[in-house]
Parts: sequence; C-alpha cells; structure tokens
Amino acid sequence: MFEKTTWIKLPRNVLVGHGVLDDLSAAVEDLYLSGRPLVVTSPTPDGLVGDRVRAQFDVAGTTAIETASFDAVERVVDDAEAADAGYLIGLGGGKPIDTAKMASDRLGCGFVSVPTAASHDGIVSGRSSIPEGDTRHSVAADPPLAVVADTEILAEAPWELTTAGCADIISNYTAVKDWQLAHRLKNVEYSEYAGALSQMTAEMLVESSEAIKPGFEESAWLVAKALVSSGVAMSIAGSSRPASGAEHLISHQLDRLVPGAALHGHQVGVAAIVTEYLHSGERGEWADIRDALEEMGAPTTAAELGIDDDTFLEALTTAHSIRDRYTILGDGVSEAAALEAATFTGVI
Ligand SMILES: NC(=O)C1=CN([C@@H]2O[C@H](COP(=O)(O)OP(=O)(O)OC[C@H]3O[C@@H](n4cnc5c(N)ncnc54)[C@H](O)[C@@H]3O)[C@@H](O)[C@H]2O)C=CC1
Ligand SMILES: O=C(CO)COP(=O)(O)O
Ligand SMILES: [Zn+2]
Repeated sequence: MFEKTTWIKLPRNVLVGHGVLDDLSAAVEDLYLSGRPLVVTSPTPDGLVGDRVRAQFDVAGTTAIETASFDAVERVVDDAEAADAGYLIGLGGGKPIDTAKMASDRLGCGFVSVPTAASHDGIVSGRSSIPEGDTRHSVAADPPLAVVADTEILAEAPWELTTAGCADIISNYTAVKDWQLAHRLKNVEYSEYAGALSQMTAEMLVESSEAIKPGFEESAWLVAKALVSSGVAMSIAGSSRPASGAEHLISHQLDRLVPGAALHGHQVGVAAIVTEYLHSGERGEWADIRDALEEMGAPTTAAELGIDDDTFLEALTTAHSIRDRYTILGDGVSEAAALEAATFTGVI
C-alpha cells in the first residue's frame, strides 16, 4: 500500500510592497480570525511603527520583549491569556516574530508576521528559534497566517539587517548541497521541489545583486521576496533543510561560543564560503559565494564578523556535533583541514 502523505503549511496572505502596513487590518480581516490581537514586539520596532499597527485594531494589548527566550514566550502567553487575545501580531525583527510564533503554538491561536527588518527567512517560515540550554537551531512551529512586509519600513532599517537577509538566502546554495549529500549518503528524505525552489531563490538574488544597494527600496523588495520564497521551500520540505546546512551548524555553534557577536545571516554567509570549499575544493564555487556576499556588502571574513580566528576554527571543528543533521562536516573536520579551508578561502 502507498503510504506517503504530505501536509504543507503555508501563510495564506503575503503582502510585500510600499505602504502595505496600512493594509494589515484588511489582510487580517480576510483570515476570519476572531477576537482581539496582542501585539508582540521589541522596543525599537514598537517605537517606529507600533502606533500605526495599533491604530488599525481594537488591540488586547502590547507585550514588548528584549530577547527571544522561553521566559519571553511565557510572558506573551500570560499576557494573551489575561487579555483574552484571539491571535498574535509579531512586529519587528526575528526575536519578536519567533517569540510570537512559539507563543501562538503554545496558545493554539494564529499569528501574523509583520517584519520591520529583512534580516533572515524566519520572518516567514514555520520554524521558531528560541535558545534553550545548548540548543540554538530552530524547531517546527506553525507558519504565520499572514505576512505583511512593508518595503518602505524594511528599506529604512539599518542596511546591515538587509545584507544579513541576503547572506541567509545565499547560504541556501550550500544548504541544498548538504541536503543532497545527506540524501545520497544517509538516505535522508529529499524534496526535489523544495531543493529546486531554495536553490533558484539564491540564484535569482545573486543575479539581482547589482540592484541590491542601500537607499533603494527595490533592494528591500528583492530581499523580502527571496525570504518569502525560502520560507515556502522550508514549508514544502517540512524542515529547515532547504535553507540550513553545515553553514548554519557553524553559525549556531558561534552563537554558543560568542553570543551576539554578529547577525545570523552574516555568520551563515561567511561559513558558507568555507563549506562550499569543503564541497567542491580549491577551484569550486566558494569564490562566487564570497564575491556575491561582498557585492551586497555582507562580511566575508571572521574578522569582519568581529570573531577571532581561533573561535571560528573551534566552531568549524565542533559544529557537526550540535544537531542530528548530516552535512559536508561529516563526523567532524580535523583541525588541520579546518585551518586549510579557512585560510585558503581567506575567511581567517
Ligand atoms: N525562526 C527562524 O527560522 C530563524 C530565527 N532566527 C532568530 O532571529 C533572531 C535574530 O533576528 P534579528 O532580526 O537579527 O533580531 P532582532 O529582532 O533582535 O532585530 C535585530 C535588531 O534590529 C532592530 N530593528 C528591527 N527592525 C528595525 C528597523 N526597522 N529599524 C531599526 N532597527 C530595527 C531591532 O530592534 C534589533 O535591535 C535570533 O533570535 C535568531 O535565533 C534566525 C534565523 C532563522
Ligand atoms: O535559519 C534558518 C534557515 O535560514 C533556520 O535554520 P535552523 O533550523 O538551522 O535554525
Ligand atoms: Zn538562516
């Protein structure tokens, strides 16, 4: 008997464009949600556009969080229950959006994602990343019911947040290679659709790289669309595999070794230069990844991340052990091989 089943969870309404924040209530109305929303945000996005969001709803309240943590999730759950909120609106960067995503899972209610920064694909995906103990990687959660990404706001965010989003997308190249490798060597289930979409998303962004420059709203539009596409690839796969391979393992390990040193996307971008070298060798495509990152203004070295060489090498040699996810790191890269890869590529 044929027993395969597929359940793909996707956002229903995705709005990307100039001024779409003012269409938030229309996008929500179209979802037939009941009750009042609790706005989950962090101080800067709240100060920038919190009032514009609140003006569109009879809100149950606002919870501003400083970090993505289980304490913050608890606070949101408590506030939502106390105010009898019907659903959540995550407003800001990855931290409030992940917190709202996880809290909505706990509450069994829907949530809407309103990113104010195009900093990574978690603003769209069905993955939530809340650090717990030594765990830094994302876990499955329902995706937002709607995503409202106003490019006017995204374009005014600090440029480094946008270049981090670009680098998170460019890392899809190596993530897909790792996924295919795991499929061949470990029989890990591979989705041709999700793999192709993820790879194409990275290719299209790189092809548009000349148009990705600070001060142009079109840049925010290109990056936001790519982040949506990458989030959809993860939804099709039912895992973060299409967008997270060895380069993400290294970044998660850096988050444990030097928390807050650099933005997520910047770390995975630099790590992708090295993991591409591990995949395809000296004459492989690692230089193309480096050049694409450089063109978009993202870091290409450990020093530019503000991370010292030894710490980067420690992450590279230990990252394979932090998660059950087979990648080009295999059962560990030796210190000598890590040094060779990182120096040859100019990352250290
Ligand atoms: N769910 C997932 O799949 C993923 C989740 N993450 C998580 O996301 C978090 C990192 O995301 P970030 O967006 O960097 O975090 P974040 O929410 O802390 O935002 C970064 C900074 O940008 C500021 N900011 C946001 N929008 C702004 C604007 N329009 N103008 C000025 N400043 C603005 C924030 O106040 C904050 O200081 C981490 O917790 C990480 O673990 C990272 C990757 C994937
Ligand atoms: O950041 C992500 C994809 O870009 C999510 O990946 P992780 O599952 O490794 O956290
Ligand atoms: Zn990522």
